[in-house]
Formats: sequence, C-alpha cells, structure tokens
Amino acid sequence: MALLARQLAGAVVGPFDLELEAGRCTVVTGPSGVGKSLLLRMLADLDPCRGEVSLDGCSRSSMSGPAWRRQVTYVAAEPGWWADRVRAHFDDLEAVRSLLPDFGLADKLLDQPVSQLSTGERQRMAMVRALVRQPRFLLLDEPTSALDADTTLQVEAAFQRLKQQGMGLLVVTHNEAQAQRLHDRRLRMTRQGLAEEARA
Ligand SMILES: Nc1ncnc2c1ncn2[C@@H]1O[C@H](COP(=O)(O)OP(=O)(O)OP(=O)(O)O)[C@@H](O)[C@H]1O
Repeated sequence: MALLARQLAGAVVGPFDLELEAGRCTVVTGPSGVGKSLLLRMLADLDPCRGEVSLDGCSRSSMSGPAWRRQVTYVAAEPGWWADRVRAHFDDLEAVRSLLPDFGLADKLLDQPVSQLSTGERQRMAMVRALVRQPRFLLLDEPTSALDADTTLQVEAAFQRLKQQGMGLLVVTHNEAQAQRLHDRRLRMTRQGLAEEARA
C-alpha cells in the first residue's frame, strides 16, 4: 500500500514528489514557514492544489473529499472542534475508550467541554478522534508540540504500535530528537523542495 504524490503544488509551495508506505514513518523537518503544513493539507485534500495524488493506484480525483480524508487523515497541531462537549465528536465511544489509555487520556475527559481540556489533552484527543476512523495514512503536524517529555514518549510508543498495525505515518516536527526516534525515512523541506536525508 502506498500513497503517491506527483508534482503536488499549491499557490505558494511545491511542486513536491512524495511516496509514503504503509507501516512506515516518514518524518519531514524544515524551517518555519517553508510549507510543511501546506504539504500535509494538500495531501489530505484540504487546500487547493495541482498534481496527482493516489492511494494504491486509486486516484484522489476518483473519490469524494470526505472519502479520501477518511483514508488520508490530517491532524493539525491546533485542531478544530465543532461541538462543545468532547463526546459529541465521537460515534463509537467504545472504540474511543480503547484508544484513550495509549494516549494517556482518562475516560472522564469525554464528559467534559472541549474548552476545559488542556492544550495537550486537546492535541491527544484530536489524534484519537482521527484514529477511531481507522485511516490508512495519518498526517501529523507537530503532534507533540504541547506535550511534556514523558507524554511525548508515550504518544510516540502509540505511533510505533500503529505502524506495526500497518498504518503509514507522515510526521512534521521541529523536535530533532523526535525525528531521530520516529523516522524510517527522513525528508527535509527547503525553498528548493523536498530532499532525502540519510538515516543517522
Ligand atoms: N492557504 C494559504 N494560502 C496561501 N499561503 C498560505 C496558506 N497557508 C499558509 N500559507 C503560507 O505558506 C507558507 C507556509 O506555511 P506552512 O504553515 O505550511 O509552514 P510550515 O513549514 O508548516 O511552518 P511552521 O513550521 O512554522 O508550522 C507560510 O508563509 C504561510 O503564511
């Protein structure tokens, strides 16, 4: 299973060529403002773009945006919420409860208003929200930017388990130690484009 992007370009970034594989983690680093978030958003069909994107040979243009995003899911560093209560964002509460411990989240948070969650709890709950829909590729934008060191490691362990289950991960991070821990493959984004970085 592979997610392929060819000549993917937006108004201000690209073109990028990229291939993501199932069960592997690709880490993208690069200076602030260079276009990393835009790359993830274009892959998830959230920002207008040109180029070809396909999943296992099936073109993105052959399916609806929501159908595509179910399989290729973007999680923002500062995710949006559309209801007051956490539990209103979930259909299958049993599936959610089974995921919460992996992310160090307590069941009781489901009964709280989103506004009462800490920034780090919201960040982790957004990952759970994405995972209950069982995407094939998860595009994570600075996924632990609001977390302490121990919780960061806990979340990274969850990423490793997801990989073992066959999920493909694309992680954008400014945390060099995290990039070292997580990557199977590393790419660096500059104004000139995306370039492979050798595994250290
Ligand atoms: N929808 C948009 N239309 C036009 N320009 C945009 C849009 N979204 C972001 N930009 C601009 O594109 C550039 C890249 O933004 P992006 O958020 O992808 O950077 P980034 O590499 O993720 O940065 P950071 O590491 O600071 O999060 C920025 O200059 C930003 O202002």
